[in-house]
Amino acid sequence: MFEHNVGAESNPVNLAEYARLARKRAEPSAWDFIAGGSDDERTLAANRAAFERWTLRPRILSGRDTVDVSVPLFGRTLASPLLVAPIGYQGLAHPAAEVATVQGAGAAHTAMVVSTMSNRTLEDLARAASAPLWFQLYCLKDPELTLSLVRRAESAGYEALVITVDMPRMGRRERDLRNGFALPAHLRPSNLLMEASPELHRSQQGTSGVALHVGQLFDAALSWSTVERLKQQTALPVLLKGVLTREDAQRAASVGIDGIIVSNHGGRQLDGAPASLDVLPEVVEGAGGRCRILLDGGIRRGTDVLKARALGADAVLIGRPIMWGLIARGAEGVTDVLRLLRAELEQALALCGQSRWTEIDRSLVALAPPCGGGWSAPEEGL
Ligand SMILES: Cc1cc2nc3c(=O)[nH]c(=O)nc-3n(C[C@H](O)[C@H](O)[C@H](O)COP(=O)(O)O)c2cc1C
Ligand SMILES: CCCCCCC(=O)C(=O)O
Repeated sequence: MFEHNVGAESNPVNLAEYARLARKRAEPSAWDFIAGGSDDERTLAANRAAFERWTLRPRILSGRDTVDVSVPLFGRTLASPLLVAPIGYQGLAHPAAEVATVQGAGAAHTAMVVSTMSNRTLEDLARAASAPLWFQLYCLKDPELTLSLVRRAESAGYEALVITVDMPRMGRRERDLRNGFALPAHLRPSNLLMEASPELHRSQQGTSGVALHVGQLFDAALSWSTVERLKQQTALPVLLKGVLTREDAQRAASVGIDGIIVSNHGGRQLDGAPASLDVLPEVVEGAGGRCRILLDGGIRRGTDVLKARALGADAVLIGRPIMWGLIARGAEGVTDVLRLLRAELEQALALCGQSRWTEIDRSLVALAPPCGGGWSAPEEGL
């Protein structure tokens, strides 16, 4: 394993170094909440392992000396195929919470998906934004409350609605159970105007306050009919986050869903679910060109982004590394993580003899034994 830790304290040069720095600075139970997965964390590990199984097939003497990673998506051109994934409760990572992330993403010209469970209101975040924002929706037991979130996101200028469909209930996150993890009293789910439930803030070993809150609040009977109704109720492009099979991709496309995010929630929900990269080709096939396809889970290097593109992703979302940047350095850290990843992507694209993100195809990758090295921060629980 290649260790490249020099300078990590002062000036991280890659995401693994950000992970190490963040781990040192974070409050331990908050770190476990962010880093952890469910059960045995097999799916969490599988997300990384899947990228290591692919190699790149560089073409030589291309004669190209420019790179263009912009990507047209839902009526606008994004500066890069990187988006900030929805992450709840970012107040655990930094006092400025999602405001810092929005500012950091804006400085890197990167679109961000704001979670229903943000610690700042979606309106405050829209005011702080200088890059496109999408809104991630958790469907709640109360359909009126759910719809009111959609209306607020529309009024505030959010450009797409991402409905997360893989959490009708919360995965068993054993780190949180061990820690008796609960949301600190000063942090609130700010988009929900009602009083937060006391359980969310009650720390008790063997329980997770966050999981109890999900049980009280989320629609455990979430179904296609809810998604279809929401699609009819909004003019925003609608994406489903958490699709992992050909069959569900087919169905999503047939009911007019605009985009699919191939995701296992960063290994935090069903342990034993496949790595998102492994099922990307079948989801692409199921969608049959009718939906745009995005992917998240385990992206830590520019070359990972390229592999996802070669296997059919139009764009990718970055989860935990954004939190590492936020913990380590606030808004500047978020910007730096996104700049590092984009610089790696552009470098890899050029070294593969390619110049445009949109022109990359399946011929760029081959299944092969890992070419050595590998992700250098597995001990961070990622
Ligand atoms: C601390 C944390 C909170 C998350 N909160 C949300 C959320 O509120 N909504 C959502 O759809 N996904 C949420 N996710 C899942 C991410 O959006 C994303 O699917 C996952 O982190 C991607 O994997 P990666 O962390 O390996 O990049 C969360 C993930 C983490 C680590
Ligand atoms: C009470 C809501 C908890 C949602 C937490 C955010 C999330 O999705 C996660 O994976 O954690």
